Amino acid sequence: MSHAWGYAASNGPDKWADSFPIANGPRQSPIDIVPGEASFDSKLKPLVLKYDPSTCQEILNNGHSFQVTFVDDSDSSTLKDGPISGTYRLKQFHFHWGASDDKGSEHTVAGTKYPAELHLVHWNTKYPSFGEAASQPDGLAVVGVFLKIGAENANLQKLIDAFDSIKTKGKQSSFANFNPATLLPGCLDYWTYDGSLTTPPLLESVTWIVCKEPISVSSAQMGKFRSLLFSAEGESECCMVDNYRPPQPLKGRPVRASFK
Ligand SMILES: CCc1cc2c(cc1OS(N)(=O)=O)CC[C@@H]1[C@@H]2CC[C@]2(C)[C@@H](O)CC[C@@H]12
Ligand SMILES: [Zn+2]
Repeated sequence: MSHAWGYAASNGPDKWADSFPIANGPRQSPIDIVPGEASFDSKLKPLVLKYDPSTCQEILNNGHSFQVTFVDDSDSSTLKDGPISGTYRLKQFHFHWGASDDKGSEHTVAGTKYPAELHLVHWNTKYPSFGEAASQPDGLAVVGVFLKIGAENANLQKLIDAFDSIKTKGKQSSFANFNPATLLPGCLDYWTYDGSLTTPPLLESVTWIVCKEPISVSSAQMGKFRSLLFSAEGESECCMVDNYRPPQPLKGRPVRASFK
């Protein structure tokens, strides 16, 4: 790819295979989740998420999304049980969203797109670091949460209130004492399957854990997401919208459900 990857026609998902051939690999993400084809697995445990707000560090615009990063030098904020074994540490969370409320999620449910999707990213502490874990087949576990248009979400508003300081690519600001647990739905029923990063380098190192129940976001709040920019300060402005990869072929992978 002659220029950096992105989401435009010239460098978007249909072009990623040019520089990242794994884009056509056997365990790519996201996927369309078809509830009737998922198999209930009674051996799947409930998710155990333990988040310490004091590990929240900063919020930044990385040019593809905005992300909130956490101090991950101890087991203060972790994911355990569910479909995984061992302890995975929270590293960051970020979102994907559309240019309008009718699209934006990466995973879809029986073809239904949500306006946005939250990814809570955790790495397996059997490996020495996040970067090392990201190259291992059991290295990462991402909890996906759908956003559905409804009531204003006061917890998302805390993120939105920081957007003025991270409008353009590369901007970051300190962001303290945010509890990511406030972004989880009340019910933690989930689907799980083996997949990949949904952006280049598309590494096939992610155990995906997608929550069945969405959280709410207001249409006005989604409008604020769309006020962020892909572009850096001084560049011609390009609104940060449609930063989602469409569903990829399942290629025979099982999708399991933690619920009947
Ligand atoms: C799973 C969340 C995640 C991690 C990473 C990316 C993208 C990610 O979002 S997603 N949507 O969950 O797949 C793209 C950059 C990747 C990073 C994992 C770690 C790296 C591969 C670094 O080693 C170098 C580039 C990094
Ligand atoms: Zn993501």
